[in-house]
Amino acid sequence: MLDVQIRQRLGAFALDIAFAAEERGVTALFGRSGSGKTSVINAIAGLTRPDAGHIRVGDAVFFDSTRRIDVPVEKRRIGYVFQDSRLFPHMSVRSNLEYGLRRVPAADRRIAFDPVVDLLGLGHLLDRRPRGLSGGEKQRVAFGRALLAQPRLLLMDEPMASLDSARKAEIMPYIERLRDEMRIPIVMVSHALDEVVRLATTMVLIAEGRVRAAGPVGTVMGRLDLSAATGAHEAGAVLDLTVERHIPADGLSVLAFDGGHLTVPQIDRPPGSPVRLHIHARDVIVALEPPTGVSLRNALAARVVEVAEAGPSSADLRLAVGGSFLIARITRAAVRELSLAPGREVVALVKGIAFEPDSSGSASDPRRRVVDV
Ligand SMILES: Nc1ncnc2c1ncn2[C@@H]1O[C@H](COP(=O)(O)OP(=O)(O)OP(=O)(O)O)[C@@H](O)[C@H]1O
Repeated sequence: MLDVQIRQRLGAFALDIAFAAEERGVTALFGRSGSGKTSVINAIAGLTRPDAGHIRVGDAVFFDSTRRIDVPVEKRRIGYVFQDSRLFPHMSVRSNLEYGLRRVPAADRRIAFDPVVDLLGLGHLLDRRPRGLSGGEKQRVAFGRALLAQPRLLLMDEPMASLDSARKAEIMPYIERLRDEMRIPIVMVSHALDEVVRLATTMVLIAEGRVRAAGPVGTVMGRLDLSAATGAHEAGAVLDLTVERHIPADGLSVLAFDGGHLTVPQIDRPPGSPVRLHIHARDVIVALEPPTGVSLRNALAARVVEVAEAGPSSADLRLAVGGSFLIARITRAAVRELSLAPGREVVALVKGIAFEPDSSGSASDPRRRVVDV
């Protein structure tokens, strides 16, 4: 378990943070600029010292004010990747990577050079100098250098903020591989919702130095009261599904989750693979009966759980679909006319599904595309 509970005064700013997250996967600290995200990871890294609280990763206690424990930075064994890669310019990629490795006694090296080079696709870059590398390549080297220092925990502060959308699409699959193939907890700071939706296991929403919500991404994103904090125009739920089968003749794939099935344009992943979809509230409508004679393919049995105002004429519905949630943004007039209230059984119709380019990198357009299915 990653267990962080800290209070810290930074000039006029008060940080008062508490969250716990699974060690497995990526914990994303998400929030507006100035909300306190970097201050939290600086405290985890040991770069600053909280006034009170504790910071634990599994069995390791980095900080505990009541027990007077404050492990110095270099003893915490934390890898830190910054927005700019901060490579040594006079050293080759190989030497930059070896720098991480050399700082750890041979007996303590669990993560070896070659697998990291393979994982991050760095083989053809080893003899180059950082100056000639693209932003995405530099970041991959920075991930490698951090990993080879055998960290107990990897911290990433906006690792994609200096990359354009094409470079960002290129590097996300590598972060996914890091997440899925290395057993190292990752804490990532981000203010980009698409990154969080794509990469995070646990989402910690921070506002004004405090945690507004923390939990699995689908749970946090499915809460109506947080849509303003996550960016109202992007309100929408996150579903975790599995590829069930492909229908090549129609160019479609069928995805399954605990609330039923969704049909989407064919995706390039084998049956059984996990897929996460961000389904925007404005792409979901509701009907009282299963519709006939419409082109929409995705209709799911749902129950209204919550109704909340979303604007002068609009409302958000939180819909339970199996054990998952969808959000639908509809007009307040429709809420009234269809008597939509908690408990009401409805059919959720998904008009479009926002895809991030898949991890095979096969999507030609690196930006999110919405497809009608
Ligand atoms: N040492 C310090 N002294 C005074 N104020 C500080 C100090 N460190 C941070 N702050 C203030 O604390 C607030 C939170 O800063 P922090 O960098 O943690 O936010 P952030 O969420 O990471 O923002 P961004 O996304 O812009 O990097 C800011 O208002 C910042 O000015």
